[in-house]
Amino acid sequence: MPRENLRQLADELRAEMIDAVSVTGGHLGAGLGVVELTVALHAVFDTPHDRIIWDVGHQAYPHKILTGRRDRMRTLRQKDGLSGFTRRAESEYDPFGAGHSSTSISAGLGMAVASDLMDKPRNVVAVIGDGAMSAGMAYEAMNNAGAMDARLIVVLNDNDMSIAPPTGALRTYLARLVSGPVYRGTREAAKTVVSKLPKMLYEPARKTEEFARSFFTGGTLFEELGFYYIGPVDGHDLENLLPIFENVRDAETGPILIHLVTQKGKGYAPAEHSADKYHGVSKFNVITGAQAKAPSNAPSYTNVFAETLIQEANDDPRIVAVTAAMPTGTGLDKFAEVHPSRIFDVGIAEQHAVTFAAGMASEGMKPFVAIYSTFLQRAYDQVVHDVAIQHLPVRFAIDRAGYVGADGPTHAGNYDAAYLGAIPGIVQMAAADEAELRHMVATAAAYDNGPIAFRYPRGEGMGVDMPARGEKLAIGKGRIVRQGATIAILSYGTRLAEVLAAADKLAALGLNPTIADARFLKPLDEELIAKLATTHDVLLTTEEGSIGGFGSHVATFLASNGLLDGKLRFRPLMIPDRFDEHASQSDMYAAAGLDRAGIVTTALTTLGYDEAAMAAALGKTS
Ligand SMILES: Cc1ncc(C[n+]2csc(CCOP(=O)(O)OP(=O)(O)O)c2C)c(N)n1
Ligand SMILES: CC(=O)[C@@H](O)[C@H](O)COP(=O)(O)O
Ligand SMILES: [Mg+2]
Repeated sequence: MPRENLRQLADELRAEMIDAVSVTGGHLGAGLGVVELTVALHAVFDTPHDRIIWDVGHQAYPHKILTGRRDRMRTLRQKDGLSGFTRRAESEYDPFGAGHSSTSISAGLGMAVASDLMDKPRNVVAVIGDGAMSAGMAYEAMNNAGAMDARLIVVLNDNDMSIAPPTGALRTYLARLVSGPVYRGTREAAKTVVSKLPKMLYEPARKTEEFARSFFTGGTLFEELGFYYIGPVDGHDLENLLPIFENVRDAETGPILIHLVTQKGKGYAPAEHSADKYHGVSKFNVITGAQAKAPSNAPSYTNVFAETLIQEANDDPRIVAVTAAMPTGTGLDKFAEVHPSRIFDVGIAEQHAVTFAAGMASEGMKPFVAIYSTFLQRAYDQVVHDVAIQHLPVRFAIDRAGYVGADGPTHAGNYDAAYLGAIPGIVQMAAADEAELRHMVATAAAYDNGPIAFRYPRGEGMGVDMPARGEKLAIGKGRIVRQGATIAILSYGTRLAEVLAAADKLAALGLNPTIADARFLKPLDEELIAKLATTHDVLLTTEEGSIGGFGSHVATFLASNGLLDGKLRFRPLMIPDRFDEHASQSDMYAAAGLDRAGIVTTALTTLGYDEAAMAAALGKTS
């Protein structure tokens, strides 16, 4: 496409993306900030032979539109629709999947080395944001790339935003670069970057004085890691982007880092003027930018957590809160308003967040690490090695537990019960509703005898009556919610609402199930479980977790204590051992057999009903 048309293409691409996301919701701000970058990359590089890797992948909507998926953009993040991130299975233009941040340089280096070893010359470009650049994994990759002198191009997309404003010394460093002479200078200064590039890149001794002089913009951090540093350059200026990418494309050099300065939300006023730059949006009115608000009949679990932690912190100065770049998502932005000196946003650095909290706990503080289940996966060794072995009282407020819906398999919070449950000495709780969550925050605040974790899902509560303050729960004790006979259903987490609805259905069939809320995975309420097992014919467990979680622990207890040797029929209901594609949370639980219909079916099947008997029985009650 002639260069003069690329500007028009960028304008049309931006408009198309705004229109599509206004219909679907999703990540908007990041994609708006990389429209020109996306156009320039695809104009200069021979994709898909040349690889472009988008870090996190939430900014890849323009990339998707340009690579044959424009007609499907309005299926974004919906059942059977496009993923909200890059997916190998979705397109040959997506060489690597994403969703979690800071993986692009590692993956890109792997592709560059493979390309060399397989004698398949190609360019590999990793596009990584300033937020994602705050994660240790990015430095592990650059450290390795620099030493290998690999043929890798890293584009640092610096918009001075993470989800919230970025934190840490890197932000200050990048800001200094951007306020330096090259970027703040005249266009001539920018042209210097372009005109001298060929010589600099072909100069065998790249540390020549000339290079240092003409490009000494302070990119020292990256240069010392073995990268050519180019920039900072206006990431919306196609006139400069195109020749820079062409020069870099054709240069035979070691790893290169191109520092682009962009604006998150660029080109859409409501996003540009919003504090979060419309990072994640629901459906919205394109004209006004007003986002659709789903009618809420109950507070969100996140807000209940934040409000309760503020209550507890008001009474206990030792309580502090830690987030890994997710202050709004975890509700800690509200905590920060009340206790600004006791909140720590460490950037996208989950490993550091956990061991930082462990350090505070070792000195007598009460740290709450508020973190999505899926992102806690990044810090598993820190939980084992720095917290549990030392038995330090770190509190883990695990948000987005279970299916998260539109973000799909990369963000599923399905595994924390299993991966924490394997670690000795950690108390694990799951809230059945928002009132229980308030009690669990209070329980965690009071518990100083080692690590304690409580999990709760994305979304709104059940609309139950809320206690003014949380009460300390007896550690390791569950509760009977409905006394019956024959069938017992032991629920861990918010499936309890579906279990109670299933109980009503079973009661209409003349069955009178006992329902219990386990509250604790560790320590299990062994007395309660043994009682249910010895006084009922059927015992089911339900949970928002995978194999290895609550049901597996109950099965182990039952089997180890001979409670499966007699007449008891035990069935653990859990998230199936597979990756589930994005859909609505309710659709995903229904497909997993964890909604009321699935629970009823399992109960009747376990009682011996065949399909005909079940249809007859259920037919009578419908
Ligand atoms: C390991 C991990 N932690 C947290 C997140 C949540 N998250 C998604 S995007 C984002 C901010 C990314 O900032 P940046 O890389 O600068 O991209 P931008 O949105 O500014 O384009 C965060 C923290 C994540 N995806 N992965
Ligand atoms: C891209 C990313 O990882 C985050 O933006 C995540 O999608 C936020 O999830 P919630 O919408 O559940 O806060
Ligand atoms: Mg950013």
